[in-house]
Amino acid sequence: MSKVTVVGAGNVGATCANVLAFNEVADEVVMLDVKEGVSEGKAMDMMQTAQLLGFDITVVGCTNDYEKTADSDVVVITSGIPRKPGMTREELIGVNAGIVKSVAQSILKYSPNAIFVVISNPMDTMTYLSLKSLGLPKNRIIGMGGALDSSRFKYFLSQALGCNANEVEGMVIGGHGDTTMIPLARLATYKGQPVSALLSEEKLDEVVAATMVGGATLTKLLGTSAWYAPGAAGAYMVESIIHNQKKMIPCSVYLEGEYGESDICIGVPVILGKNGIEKIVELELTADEKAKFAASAAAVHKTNGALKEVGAL
Ligand SMILES: NC(=O)c1ccc[n+]([C@@H]2O[C@H](COP(=O)([O-])OP(=O)(O)OC[C@H]3O[C@@H](n4cnc5c(N)ncnc54)[C@H](O)[C@@H]3O)[C@@H](O)[C@H]2O)c1
Ligand SMILES: O=C(O)C[C@H](O)C(=O)O
Repeated sequence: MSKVTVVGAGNVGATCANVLAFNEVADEVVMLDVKEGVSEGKAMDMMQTAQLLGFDITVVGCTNDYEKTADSDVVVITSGIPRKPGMTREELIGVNAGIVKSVAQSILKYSPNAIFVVISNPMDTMTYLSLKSLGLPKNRIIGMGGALDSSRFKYFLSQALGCNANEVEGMVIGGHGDTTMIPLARLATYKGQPVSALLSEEKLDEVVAATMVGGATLTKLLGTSAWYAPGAAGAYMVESIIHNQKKMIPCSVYLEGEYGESDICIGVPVILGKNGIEKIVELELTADEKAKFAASAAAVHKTNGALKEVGAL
């Protein structure tokens, strides 16, 4: 029996639960929210698609009842407020730090062995806060950003190349922020061919820029932040953990010297399997990429510093 809990049954959490159910990733998916009845209603709605979509797992909803989350293998944290157009993710720290910390602590009481996937923003800092406040080994606290940003990168590359996004490879590392993420254009390929040989430098720069502000662009269009790809990206990570797929996915993880950084959670490629982070993969970066990574890490450190100011650490 495998069990996954998703905390926060809003746009991202409900989408994540829905993808987990549709793909039958776990035997049971629990959604928990503070809003009375919302998780229960969404769970019932999803269960009424089971016959139509042909899945055979159980989705349960509950209002703040942590007992129902007991013995989860993986817990996805999406609780918190999303940004509005014109805001940065970092501006959410004051509200979201308190929510994420209390949710993570309540979850741990009932699921002492769970692996945590943190989605709430500012995600790198919320991942760091979860790690520091729970005191768990670093392989069990994983932030979702790179899976989404890399999928957006592949989407924009496929648009520029006029090809199928499934045939493009590419990865985004660094912080999950409008100015901190680093799409690794040098390593991106289309069917094994470097995209740098297929697109002009100018076009490639445009793709990189569009990827970096991908979340802000959608927030402007939607009036709140995106959810389909974020929810699917969370489910993609959970699947690699629950099914021990050992996929290489850029995730926000605690570094202790890797990439020249310490005491920080930031996006780097990792192997995700049944133990959570099975391995941190150290890419050979160019001097320019190293400089961008160092600048990204400095910005994330600065946001982490605000955790003290808001009384979360
Ligand atoms: N890391 C990423 O790539 C990524 C992508 C998209 C969104 N996000 C972030 O995810 C978060 C959720 O976004 P959303 O669009 O789903 O927002 P939303 O408002 O649709 O949903 C958030 C839900 O959290 C619930 N909630 C609030 N406090 C809670 C608590 N203490 N316990 C349980 N539930 C609680 C709310 O009731 C709400 O239903 C935001 O912080 C957003 O910025 C991150
Ligand atoms: O853009 C946001 O604020 C939400 C999320 O981080 C995203 O990238 O979609």
